[in-house]
Amino acid sequence: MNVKKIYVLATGGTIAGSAESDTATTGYQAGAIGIETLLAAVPEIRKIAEVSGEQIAAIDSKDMTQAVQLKLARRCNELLAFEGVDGIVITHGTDTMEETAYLLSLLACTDKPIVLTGAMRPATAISADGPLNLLDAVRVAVSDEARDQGVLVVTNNQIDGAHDVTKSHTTSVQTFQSPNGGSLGSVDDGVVRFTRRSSYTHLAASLQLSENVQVLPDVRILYGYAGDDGLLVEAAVAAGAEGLIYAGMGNGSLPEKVEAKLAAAAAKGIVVVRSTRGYAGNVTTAEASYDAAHILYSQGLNPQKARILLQLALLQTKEPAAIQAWFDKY
Ligand SMILES: NC(=O)C[C@H](N)C(=O)O
Repeated sequence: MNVKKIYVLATGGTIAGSAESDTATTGYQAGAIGIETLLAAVPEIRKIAEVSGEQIAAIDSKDMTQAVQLKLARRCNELLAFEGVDGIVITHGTDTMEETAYLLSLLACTDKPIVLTGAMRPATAISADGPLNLLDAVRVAVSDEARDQGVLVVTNNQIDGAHDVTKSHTTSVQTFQSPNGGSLGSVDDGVVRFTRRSSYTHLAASLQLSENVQVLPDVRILYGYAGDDGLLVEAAVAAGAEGLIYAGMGNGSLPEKVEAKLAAAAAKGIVVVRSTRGYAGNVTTAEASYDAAHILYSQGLNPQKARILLQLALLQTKEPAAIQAWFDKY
C-alpha cells in the first residue's frame, strides 16, 4: 500500500499554545510552538502518512484575518494540484476555525481532503487534547472516505463538516457541534467512520478568486436584541458597508425599527441578509415585508458564515435574487 502524503499547514492556536504551568488551561500564549515540534510530539503520525509541515502563521485565531485565510486557500489549491499531495491538515485556533473551514470549503478546488484541527488545552497542559486531535486529523486526511466531503473539522474524535460546524462551548474539549444535521462521523480508537455525507458543494471552479483579489467586500454583522432601535444599522451604512448580516431573533425576525432601517439600507443597494442569534435551524423566508424590501435569508448559515458567503457573492453580483440563490445553494 502506498503511504499517502499529507501537508500540515500550521497557523497557531491553542494546539500550539504554551502555558507557565502544566495545570493551566487558560492564560497561555497561543501559537507559540512551531509545527515541527507539534509533529515530533506525535511520532505515530509518521507511521500512517508521509508528512511535511509548513508554518503559515503563528497566531491566536481570535486574530485571524482574511488575508491569512486567503493565503491558506491559495496554498491549499496550489499544493493539492500536485498529484503527489493526497491531503492537507491545517492546525488552527478553535475560536474562528469554523470561519476558516467554511471559507476554504467554498474556495478549495479539489476533492482531496482538507482537515482542520485544533485544541482546547495548550500543548503544555497535563491533559492536552492537541496530540490526539492532530493524529486523528491525519487519519481522516488519509481516509478514502474523506474525499469529496468538502472541508472537515476533526476534534475530540468527531468529524464535522465546514458548513454546519460551530464552536459551542467556551472551554470544553467537546466544543464543536453541527446543530443542523449532526456530525459526519467519528474516529473511534483510530478507526475513521463516516455515518453521513456532507451534502454541501464548494463553489464552481469558475468562481475561484482571481489572484488580484486580496480584500473581500466590507460586510458587517449586527446582533439583535429586545429593544434594538437599529442605531448600528445606520452606523454601518455610514461607515460604507456593502453588505449587512443581521443576527435576528428566532427565524431571523427583525424588530420593527431595525426592519425599517435595514429596508432603507437595501433600497440604497446594500445587500442585507437575515441570519439568527439562535443556535440551530434554517432561517427561511418569513414576512412578506422582508421579501418586498429585498432582505435576504441565510438558510442554515450562522452570522459569521453568512458574512463570508455574502462577501464572496458580492465579488460576482449585487443582485439580491442572484445572491439569495447562493444562500439556497451553498
Ligand atoms: N482553543 C483555542 O484554540 C482558542 C484560541 N483563542 C484560538 O482560537 O487560537
